[in-house]
Amino acid sequence: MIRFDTIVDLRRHLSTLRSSHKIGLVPTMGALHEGHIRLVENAKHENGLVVSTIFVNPVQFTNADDLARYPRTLETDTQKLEAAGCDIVFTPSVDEIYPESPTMRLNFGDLETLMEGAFRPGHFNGVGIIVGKLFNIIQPDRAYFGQKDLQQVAVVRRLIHDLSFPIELIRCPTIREADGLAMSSRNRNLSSDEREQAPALFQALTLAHDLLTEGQSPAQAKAAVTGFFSGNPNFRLEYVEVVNADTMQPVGEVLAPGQTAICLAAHLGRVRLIDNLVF
Ligand SMILES: Nc1ncnc2c1ncn2[C@@H]1O[C@H](COP(=O)(O)OP(=O)(O)OP(=O)(O)O)[C@@H](O)[C@H]1O
Ligand SMILES: CC(C)(CO)[C@@H](O)C(=O)[O-]
Ligand code: BAL
Repeated sequence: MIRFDTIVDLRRHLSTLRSSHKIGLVPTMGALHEGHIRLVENAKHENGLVVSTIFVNPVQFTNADDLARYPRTLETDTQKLEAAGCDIVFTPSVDEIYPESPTMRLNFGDLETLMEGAFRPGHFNGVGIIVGKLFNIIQPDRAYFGQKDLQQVAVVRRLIHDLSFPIELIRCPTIREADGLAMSSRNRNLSSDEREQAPALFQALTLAHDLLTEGQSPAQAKAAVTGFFSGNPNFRLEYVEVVNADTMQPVGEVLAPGQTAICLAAHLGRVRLIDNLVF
């Protein structure tokens, strides 16, 4: 595996390989876990060359404390990527990516006013800027994103469509711990007590899923999730929504198989966790 820190060196290297290799891109913010590794493995399976990026993107953080506490484990990350078969890792500094603070504003329409868009205003502008930059720098054939950040997948789909990037977007399944907790870099910030309680997010999603498949309405399923967390003072539920899994628009009934998503976000102590089920 080769590591690059500068855009110019990465571009030069890729220019010699582009004509003979399909390029799969796996963007990350590091603190890698099995969820990231599966993205790399999927990319390896489908492309001649896998490029992973590790960059904690300041412009997508809407909370200074969250950015300061974001886990950084660069050395073990690069070892894990190498073991997973990644060919190239791009680890730029903030100055390399943003010699000046970006002033442009991307607007993803309805996606900005729902769920993550509503509770992290400006977050998707920051995601759009960095993902657009990475698409321009690396020019991958395929880009791999996790279902855990389902609304981010919808944002990237819009970015690809609106800016005509010739890139295939691949959504990869959420990888979970044995107790159901979705793997996430932020799980490292949970205390051991909080870690024991954290599978409640998956339990709440499972409860909603079961109610919906028994014929209850999205409103009833959402009320059940709200009730589930109101009995537990350790959690602060931010939202629970039943939406179209592609558009993220709230739905009044269950859609065709694979089209409905239950999404939620909750604070557990100082850590904010998100999760979803698509069915
Ligand atoms: N459990 C998971 N299963 C599959 N993909 C995942 C999982 N967790 C993260 N990803 C994906 O990995 C990519 C990089 O995500 P990121 O580096 O932000 O990690 P993360 O674990 O989501 O961290 P955090 O949620 O704490 O920011 C994204 O496409 C994300 O959706
Ligand atoms: C896609 C991404 C790497 C952009 O910073 C980030 O939002 C993430 O890790 O999901
Ligand atoms: N995993 C999505 C990136 C973020 O939470 O900022």
